[in-house]
Amino acid sequence: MQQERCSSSDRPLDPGCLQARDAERSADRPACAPVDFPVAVVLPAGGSGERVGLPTPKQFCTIFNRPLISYTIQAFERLPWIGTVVVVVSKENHDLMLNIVQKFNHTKVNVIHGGTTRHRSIFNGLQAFCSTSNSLTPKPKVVIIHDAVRPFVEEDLLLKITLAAKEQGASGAIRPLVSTIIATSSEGYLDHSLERAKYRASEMPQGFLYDIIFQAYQRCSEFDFEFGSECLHLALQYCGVNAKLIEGPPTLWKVTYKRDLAAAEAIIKETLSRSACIIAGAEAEAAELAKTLQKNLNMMETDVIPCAKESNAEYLSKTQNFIHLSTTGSNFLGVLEMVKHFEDTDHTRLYPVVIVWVQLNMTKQSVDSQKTDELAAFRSLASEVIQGNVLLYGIQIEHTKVIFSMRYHYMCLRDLKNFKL
Ligand SMILES: Nc1ccn([C@@H]2O[C@H](COP(=O)(O)OP(=O)(O)OP(=O)(O)O)[C@@H](O)[C@H]2O)c(=O)n1
Ligand SMILES: O=P(O)(O)OC[C@@H](O)[C@@H](O)[C@@H](O)CO
Repeated sequence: MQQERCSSSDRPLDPGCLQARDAERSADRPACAPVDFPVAVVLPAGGSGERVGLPTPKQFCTIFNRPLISYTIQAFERLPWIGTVVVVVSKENHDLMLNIVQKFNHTKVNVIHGGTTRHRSIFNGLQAFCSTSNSLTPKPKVVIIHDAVRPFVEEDLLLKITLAAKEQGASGAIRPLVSTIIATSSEGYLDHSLERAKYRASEMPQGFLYDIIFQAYQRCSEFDFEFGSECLHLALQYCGVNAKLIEGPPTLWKVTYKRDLAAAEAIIKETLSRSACIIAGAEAEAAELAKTLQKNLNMMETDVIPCAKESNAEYLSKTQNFIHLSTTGSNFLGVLEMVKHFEDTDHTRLYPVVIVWVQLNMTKQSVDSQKTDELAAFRSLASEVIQGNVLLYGIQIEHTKVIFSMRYHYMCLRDLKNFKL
């Protein structure tokens, strides 16, 4: 079977950073100005997330077994021009954060303690670059400040924010207002409303020349620390620097309420399900089924890449979803080879891998009892690989009709009952 090249648009876009799409855009537009100066990040994550109403602070709530903050960190870590990411957490969450850093191999992260308010946490984060004793966090030219609970941030916007901060001293992402802003009287009546078209919602990321925002925090009042919520205001008020405002995409929103966690999960799931790789052996039946699958899956707007060899590392790195087709008599050695590849390449560290093994039984006889031991072996493999974040499903296709082999399907599903993929 002719292998088709994987284009970057086939690649599952890592949630929080539409990197591949940006790469494609930048491929056909003049290369954006290089970031030839040090850039660091401060992620305030020291809050308790009361408005979500869960015992776990929202930044540590998991989506597909991975804390929300890990998606945000990765959206920055994956960019080569980003240096240190200072994550600011409360003292009681320090060890939890260190475990997340270790489990998800966040190599650029430096964890420090936050304060009682967001501004205090951000200032603590900025001070991490000053302590001469800590060479791990050299002082940057530009610092990006971004709420840890805003996991969807694209490289395109980060570049614009960073370059604008370098030129203007400060920059911030904005979004159109959805509701009109009104002022209330002390008796709780309408005092006046603002002309919505003249106003924008201030979002994150925001960028600053490090010296500007550090100086602003050194000069700001206790009232700012206690009740303020806008870093751009501090730069203007205390350093006379007027931030450049840059409109960002709708995905910039902050996870604030429980519904926002569900929305974030839906976006991550949709992004992860956007592509799949079909691996069909040389048999004609398998190749035929691959073609049918490709036609149908494409109708679901899923990019499908037919591959000839399950050991083709180039394809195995391009998606998280695999359909492995094999005919009667063949065992699932090919699946074992894929699982070993994923273990060796740490491919499941950040996102689960889904493998659907489809066995075509082309003989006229239905599956005989000897298959029972194969089913048992498959089931124990499914139970084993789930520990490594690989979700294994099996489907049997008998002769001319496609039926789910409930035993395969049931056994795998039973072992994967905790997953929502
Ligand atoms: N003392 C604080 C308070 C908030 N934050 C962080 O600032 C970001 C935006 O704040 P917000 O959405 O208000 O988070 P919480 O304060 O946790 O939410 P809530 O007000 O519902 O408790 C979050 O990443 C939060 O962890 C922080 O670092 N330190
Ligand atoms: O006020 P909260 O702590 O909920 O969230 C902080 C937001 O206000 C802030 O992220 C943006 O408005 C940009 O400053």
